[in-house]
Amino acid sequence: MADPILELIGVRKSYNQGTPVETEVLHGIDLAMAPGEFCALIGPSGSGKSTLLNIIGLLDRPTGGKLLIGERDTAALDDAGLTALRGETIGFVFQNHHLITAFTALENVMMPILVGRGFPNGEMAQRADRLLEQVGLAAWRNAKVNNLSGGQQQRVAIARALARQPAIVLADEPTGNLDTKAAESVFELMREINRREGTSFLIVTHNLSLADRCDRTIEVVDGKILSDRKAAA
Ligand SMILES: Nc1ncnc2c1ncn2[C@@H]1O[C@H](COP(=O)(O)OP(=O)(O)OP(=O)(O)O)[C@@H](O)[C@H]1O
Repeated sequence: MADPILELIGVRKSYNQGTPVETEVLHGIDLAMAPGEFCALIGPSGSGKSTLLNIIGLLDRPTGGKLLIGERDTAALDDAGLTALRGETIGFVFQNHHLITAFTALENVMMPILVGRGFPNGEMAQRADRLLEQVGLAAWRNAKVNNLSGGQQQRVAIARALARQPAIVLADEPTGNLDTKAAESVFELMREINRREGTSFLIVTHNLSLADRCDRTIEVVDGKILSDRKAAA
């Protein structure tokens, strides 16, 4: 494998650590992802997929084991360091898009660019416009997000996730609330971005036919990786 973009070594997660009712939900996860991989994360409800995604996304810390992003051991970082690393390397897409519905599509996509301060002022709107074009929503740039369809809202969320050129996009059931046609088109959009830009994706899904079309399918059951299969080339 090329140098991994992320690596988990024996990652564990307990809730209420140190209390009489401590529950461990991840029991030692070993996982590495290479640049450009397009992976599905599947498993029954409650198996630990979202917990794992939150740890990889630096939204939550493991209670055991190691998480490396690139070659950096994230345990050495304080909260500000984690926030900075998250902003530079990771984009998120959630089932319920988490967009600011009173803002326009363009404003939503510009948000992480503004927070990141990585682009000169004049280039921010240009970059956001380019991203909206990429997701097929150029004509909707000034539309308020709550006037868009569910599929269009997920496209805005994908554009927003890409705003700071992340190495990886973590998507938690991005097609879960969409009808079959919109789900297909959102999935194809992520695939296309992966192929064109080389952005890695890790997609939590209950849709096994979509998972079958990923390069790799990681199955989590009861807080452990039960199987990790690559698609035939
Ligand atoms: N903040 C928390 N405190 C205590 N337990 C939690 C917390 N978050 C999750 N859990 C527990 O951890 C386990 C794994 O939950 P998680 O949401 O990661 O599963 P999942 O595979 O994503 O499920 P789903 O497919 O339903 O979204 C569950 O038993 C859940 O109740």
